[in-house]
Amino acid sequence: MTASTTTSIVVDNVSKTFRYQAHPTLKKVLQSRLRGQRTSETFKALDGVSFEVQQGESIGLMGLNGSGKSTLLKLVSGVMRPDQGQVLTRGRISGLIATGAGFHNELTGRDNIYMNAAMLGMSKEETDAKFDDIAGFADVGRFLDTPVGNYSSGMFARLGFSVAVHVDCDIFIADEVLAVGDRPFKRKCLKRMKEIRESGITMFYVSHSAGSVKRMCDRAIVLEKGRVGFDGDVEEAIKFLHYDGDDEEPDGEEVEEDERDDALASDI
Ligand SMILES: Nc1ncnc2c1ncn2[C@@H]1O[C@H](COP(=O)(O)OP(=O)(O)OP(=O)(O)O)[C@@H](O)[C@H]1O
Repeated sequence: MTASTTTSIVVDNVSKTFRYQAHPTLKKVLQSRLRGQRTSETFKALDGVSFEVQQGESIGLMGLNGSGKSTLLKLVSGVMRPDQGQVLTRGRISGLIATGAGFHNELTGRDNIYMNAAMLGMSKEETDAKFDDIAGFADVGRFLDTPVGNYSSGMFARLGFSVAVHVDCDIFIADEVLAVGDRPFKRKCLKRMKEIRESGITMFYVSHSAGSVKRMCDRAIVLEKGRVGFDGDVEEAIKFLHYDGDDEEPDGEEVEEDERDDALASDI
């Protein structure tokens, strides 16, 4: 692969294998060991994945549950290494990989903002300067000085997302940001992500919502059992996934959720 000066992310023939314990109990593990049998099995979560992203592109990462999306984001963000292949990124990466990742339950929201910002590469001075904006965006009110162990899952997400969107970055990664958070906060997140996209930052966005990927992204990559099943036009990706027809939806609830996201996305 040849990376030019405008290349933001290179994923070159990347694979990631996880190891599972084959037996549920220690007794069975020991019995298998004594018999010389295998006590663990392996599972390939990513298998020979390759693609390039140019600076400023907004990529929707789609695929069924367990297809490898979060694993791929972890490799791109550097929190995990591939077993095979390489991942190259240009510039500072920010984003929300998993809600509450890197948060310390016993520390207050205020302290966690500083801790999380530092993990994303922000200096104390930078965080001081942006603190009011971060706290304002998270809008957790008087809970700011409460240990985050007492937060609801939505409040956790607000704090993490708020820090992530205030980091000056070149690549922004968002995994299921709309899964938690109430409607006003989702709207605020989508609006902020639209600003991030328009400012020329590369965006990597995982979502099951066809509506928000359509509005947020100019290209989509679909993972299928750890491999790239489709890479290209968003509408085509949605057709590839059969997310385009109501009659394909498994039940009414899912359609409603998608329609809500569509309505939210069209609000911004
Ligand atoms: N740390 C881990 N150890 C073992 N297996 C893992 C680990 N992380 C992920 N997996 C497995 O790898 C596969 C891909 O998981 P991943 O979370 O990347 O999928 P996903 O596409 O993000 O799914 P979802 O849409 O449900 O969030 C799954 O079968 C999962 O069980």
